[in-house]
Amino acid sequence: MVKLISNWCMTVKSLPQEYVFPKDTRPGDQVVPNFENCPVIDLEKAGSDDRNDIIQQVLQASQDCGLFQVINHGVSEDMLKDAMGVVKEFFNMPYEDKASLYSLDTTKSCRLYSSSFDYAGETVHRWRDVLKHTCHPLEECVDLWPEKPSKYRDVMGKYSVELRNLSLRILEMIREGLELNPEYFGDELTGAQALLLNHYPPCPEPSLALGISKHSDPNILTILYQENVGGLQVMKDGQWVGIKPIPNALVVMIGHLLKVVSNGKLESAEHRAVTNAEESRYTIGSSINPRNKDVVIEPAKALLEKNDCRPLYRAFSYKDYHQVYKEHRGEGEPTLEVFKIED
Ligand SMILES: O=C(O)CCC(=O)C(=O)O
Ligand SMILES: [Fe+2]
Repeated sequence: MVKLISNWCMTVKSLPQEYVFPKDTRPGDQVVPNFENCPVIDLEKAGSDDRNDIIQQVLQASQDCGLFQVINHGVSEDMLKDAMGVVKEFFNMPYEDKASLYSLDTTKSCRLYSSSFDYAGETVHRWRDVLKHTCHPLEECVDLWPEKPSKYRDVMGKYSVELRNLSLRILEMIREGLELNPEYFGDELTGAQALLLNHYPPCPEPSLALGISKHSDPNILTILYQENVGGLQVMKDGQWVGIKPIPNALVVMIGHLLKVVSNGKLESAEHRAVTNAEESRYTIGSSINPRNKDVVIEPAKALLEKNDCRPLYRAFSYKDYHQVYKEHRGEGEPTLEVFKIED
């Protein structure tokens, strides 16, 4: 099948074989319940006398679920609407207007592709098209972004700056809660950011397909906007549960690297995205990453000393992590197992 799913999906009535997941990993026909107790944290109070309470909520949610939703987070409704509008406009342009961005070269800092980062190597394709690009520092990346729609650079530039600020605010709460030194989440660990725009076109057989298979995010922190079409599911107590969209809320996910920094105190949610037959689903992910590949990721020493505990993970470079992540094709926990210190 050629390039983007959206180029051909309307012409097929059944799911092409290359998109059919094995029985044990496909969603199947079972109805997945919503995650009723998914923590929803009101960030409005984070600047008041209740700050400590909010910090505890963030830590507790990160510990229990590795994921939570935030409301009153400071990103305006208009900003969310504008960003989602421009993302939909982008994916709905004729292919010729997007063709120059299409690439299988994973080293490109702005590229449009389909499925996962490893289309050629994967055994099953995922039902999604993606535009991924770096976005910080903005002036170093923006010239590589799509020129069409004409508002793209302006709107997504503002969106990425706001999402970066929000990510750093949340990381600051985590830092305070874990009692790490004030510089801990400095440029080394958080100096890079990428936007991932996901498009999941209507799928002829959603029970056999996945938009994204089970994984944990290979980063420090992700903030995802999923508007009003559900599809994100998280593994909770051995079961898949759905993250029901809340108007204007954002989903925060703890990445693998933050799990290691916290010496396993914070969880990194294993999640996936399912598709549906009726309508396209669009999501916007903002990912906070270390600035360079040589940075050392390890359990924070201050945390180990304070709690008088041994490190659960050995120190590794971000580069080594990426290598292992690729070898495991993005699978969730097996990636981190490689860096675990045995008892
Ligand atoms: O679109 C979604 O619901 C999930 C996206 C995601 O997990 C990712 O891009 O890493
Ligand atoms: Fe993810």
